[in-house]
Amino acid sequence: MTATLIDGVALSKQLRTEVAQRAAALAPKGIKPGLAVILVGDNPASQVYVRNKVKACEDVGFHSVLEKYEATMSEAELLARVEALNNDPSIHGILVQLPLPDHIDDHKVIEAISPLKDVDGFHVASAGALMVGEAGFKACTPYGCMKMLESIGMKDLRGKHAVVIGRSNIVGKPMALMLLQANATVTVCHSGTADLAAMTRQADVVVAAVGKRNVLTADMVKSGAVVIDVGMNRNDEGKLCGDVDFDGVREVAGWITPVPGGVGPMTITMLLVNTMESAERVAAGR
Ligand SMILES: Nc1nc(=O)c2c([nH]1)NC[C@@H]1CN(c3ccc(C(=O)N[C@@H](CCC(=O)O)C(=O)O)cc3)C=[N+]21
Repeated sequence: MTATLIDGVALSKQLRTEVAQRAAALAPKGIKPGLAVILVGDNPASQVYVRNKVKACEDVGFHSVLEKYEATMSEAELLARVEALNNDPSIHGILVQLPLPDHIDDHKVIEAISPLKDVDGFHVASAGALMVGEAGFKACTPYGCMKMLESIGMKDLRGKHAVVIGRSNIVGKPMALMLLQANATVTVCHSGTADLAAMTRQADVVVAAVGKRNVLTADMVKSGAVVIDVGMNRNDEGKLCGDVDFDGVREVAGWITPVPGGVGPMTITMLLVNTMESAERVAAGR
């Protein structure tokens, strides 16, 4: 068996077309969805991601602002910028690119973002809303993974066992909660799991979100399972690769997401979707 690819670029294209239509529909009301991205320091990977996000905004007709600051910027200055954007009516979403320089407390900065503009879904209020099943911004990467499942007819996961590898606040934990909300039976595995392969072999859906190559190999996957690869690593040749041994696992799985071209583009797409929803809320006077 060879797995079918879940194409994050193609699905993104479809979803971004819908976002562009929704943005155009707000134009007569004089509202243009606006995203502000703050980048502190000169991490080369961050520069690329941030440029991609700004480009994605332009493509769907959003207003976007990129604020770049020196790595020496103080925490107080950054907090002041966040506060200014919280009060800027042309901005519906604020993203502070992580990681931040060591002298700045990420947590403090994220909590300073208004939950009404927290399009990353990282604020405790957003995380708490997900926890209790209330409305709030969903973290973009796991939200994108859910859209990928939906695209292959797996919106409802009743009777399915989903295994998440990784327990980060930005992917693993919100992923587990979204899968649970979709009625899956969920297992969360991590560095303290005794027998990872025994867990993943039972899975109908596996989400690998560790940040390490070859965390999931063919012998760990049930025939026909759906495999979602959130990893972003570089191999020995410097090529982008995920957490999954793609060539091996694709011979066993039913569906698999590639890296690049899978979860990455979907993350940016869901950032646009969240910003769109934020602008629609303002337009509706909610
Ligand atoms: N506040 C915050 N929010 C984030 O969402 C956030 C962040 N900080 N810091 C960094 C990570 C990383 N991230 C990516 C998004 C898309 C791709 C993406 O589109 N990747 C392409 C390939 C890009 C390439 O070729 O390098 C792909 O997978 O096909 C990658 C990485 C968002 N992040």
